[in-house]
Amino acid sequence: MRVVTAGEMRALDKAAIEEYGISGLVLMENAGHQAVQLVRDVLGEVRGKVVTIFIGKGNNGGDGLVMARHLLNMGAEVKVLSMVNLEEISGDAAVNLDIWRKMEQKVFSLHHGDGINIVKLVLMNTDLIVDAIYGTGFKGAIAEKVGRVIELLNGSGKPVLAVDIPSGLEADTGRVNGVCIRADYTVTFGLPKLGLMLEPGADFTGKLTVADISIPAVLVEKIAPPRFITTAELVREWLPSRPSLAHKGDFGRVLVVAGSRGMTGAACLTGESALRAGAGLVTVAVPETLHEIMEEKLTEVMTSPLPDTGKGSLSRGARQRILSLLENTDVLAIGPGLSQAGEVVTLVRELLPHVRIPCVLDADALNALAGSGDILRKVQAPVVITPHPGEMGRLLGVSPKEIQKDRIAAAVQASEKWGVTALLKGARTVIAAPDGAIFINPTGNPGMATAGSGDVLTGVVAALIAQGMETARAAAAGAYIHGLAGDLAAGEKGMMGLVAGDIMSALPAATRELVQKQ
Ligand SMILES: NC(=O)C1=CN([C@@H]2O[C@H](COP(=O)(O)OP(=O)(O)OC[C@H]3O[C@@H](n4cnc5c(N)ncnc54)[C@H](O)[C@@H]3O)[C@@H](O)[C@H]2O)[C@@H](O)CC1
Ligand SMILES: [K+]
Repeated sequence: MRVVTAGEMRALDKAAIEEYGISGLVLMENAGHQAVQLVRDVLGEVRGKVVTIFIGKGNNGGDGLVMARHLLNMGAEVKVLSMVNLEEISGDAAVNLDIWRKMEQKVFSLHHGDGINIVKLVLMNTDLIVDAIYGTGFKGAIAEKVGRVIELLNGSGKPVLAVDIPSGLEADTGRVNGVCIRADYTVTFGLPKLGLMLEPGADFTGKLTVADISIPAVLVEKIAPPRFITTAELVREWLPSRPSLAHKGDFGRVLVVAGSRGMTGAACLTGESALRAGAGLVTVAVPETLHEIMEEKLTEVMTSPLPDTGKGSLSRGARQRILSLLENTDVLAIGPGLSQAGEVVTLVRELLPHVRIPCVLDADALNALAGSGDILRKVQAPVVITPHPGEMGRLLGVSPKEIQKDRIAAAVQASEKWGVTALLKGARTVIAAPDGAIFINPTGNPGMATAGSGDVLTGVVAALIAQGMETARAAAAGAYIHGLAGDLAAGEKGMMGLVAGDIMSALPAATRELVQKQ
């Protein structure tokens, strides 16, 4: 599903109105009507329930007034409170205000007098709060007076349903400048807005529903940019099928180059995760002084010793041996736990220009390229890089804080600069593909911020490429499956004690869940 900015949604609304003749009032009617469907889902029976709707002066308030009308018709007791003088309401919203008044209903303006006490009183006797104060037209920060009301709503203990976007949230960035509605449910219209997907916005959104307001699909295809939220449906569509006569060779061979003394676990997690994510054959190649330990630790995964400096890390001379192993390999995954020893850095830099198969670069393989990202261009096959904000910062020569300020921009910059698929880890992993497509990942939880979690992801992405998935899709699907496995594992064990091995163990359940919903 595509994700849009406020400006892109406005352009879609405008084109629907001007080019297709679907009037703004029709769009508003559809929006309000769809939002009422969600109210019914939340409250069950609407008749006899008290719904309090807070409106602003824009079209978001207009949606709230449409909801008020339908809910009243259904037998609910509806209270409408306006944050502005009613004279300030104009356009389509004013049409709906007019209808509401003709139905002999009132709107109480909080603009004058002792608004706060009235809000307190009203909230005592309400079953649901509807936030139709600000939508995509909101910018900057909430004014103090409105802020005090929002704080009351947030603290009321009553369920809050946000219309289109929680008021106070910036639709394009997900940023909150001060006060913001903390919604239990958000019903967004047409397409999800970027700010609902990015942190901290996603945290204020609650359960998100995307409602169709009849924007023509062909129009969306034509003018909305290729920025997507990865969905289960999309991943399912991409997942390779498993024919009954399949042979392990059909699912590809992965070579994992990873590990150093003290970090053999990284190599194991990557290799085993690749198998758990469906790769046919996986070989983990490690510094030879660690090889025996790996043979003991791993059962299904094959191992291969590589030239060692004698200190438990790879020597520069490992290049030839790796290249000969690659002759029998479909995907190279390199980096987890390699260490930042000088010879490792040289090895990675000298190896990459000779690689002719798709590769996934993570952790110390990326650290080895700090300040020399241009080497990525020399790989003669598609590349996926999987940095966390620190590694991305080192690659691009900026601070992690700078990366976090605009995560999408950072991923796009890396992708464009080096022609790679850039997967930027962190809450809401972002994937930028060389063809310009962007994927935002919705799965995962804070419990996954644990040692080795990234090694699991590297193995999953490599495994999906090995099974024939195009690299950018493999990155997006890999992030989705990894996050889903983390969610399933957290559901069982809680977030606090979650370790990377739990995520790995939940990979089969995650892919099973995806496939079974087919
Ligand atoms: N035809 C359309 O464009 C449709 C719009 N729809 C709804 O309309 C919304 C967008 O409507 P609008 O563009 O009228 O804007 P909003 O309803 O989001 O209202 C924003 C209003 O608040 C003002 N404002 C912005 N930042 C402020 C701040 N920091 N403090 C105080 N006031 C501030 C703006 O000037 C504007 O008047 C959508 O979110 C959606 O809910 C839907 O009805 C569907 C159709
Ligand atoms: K809102």
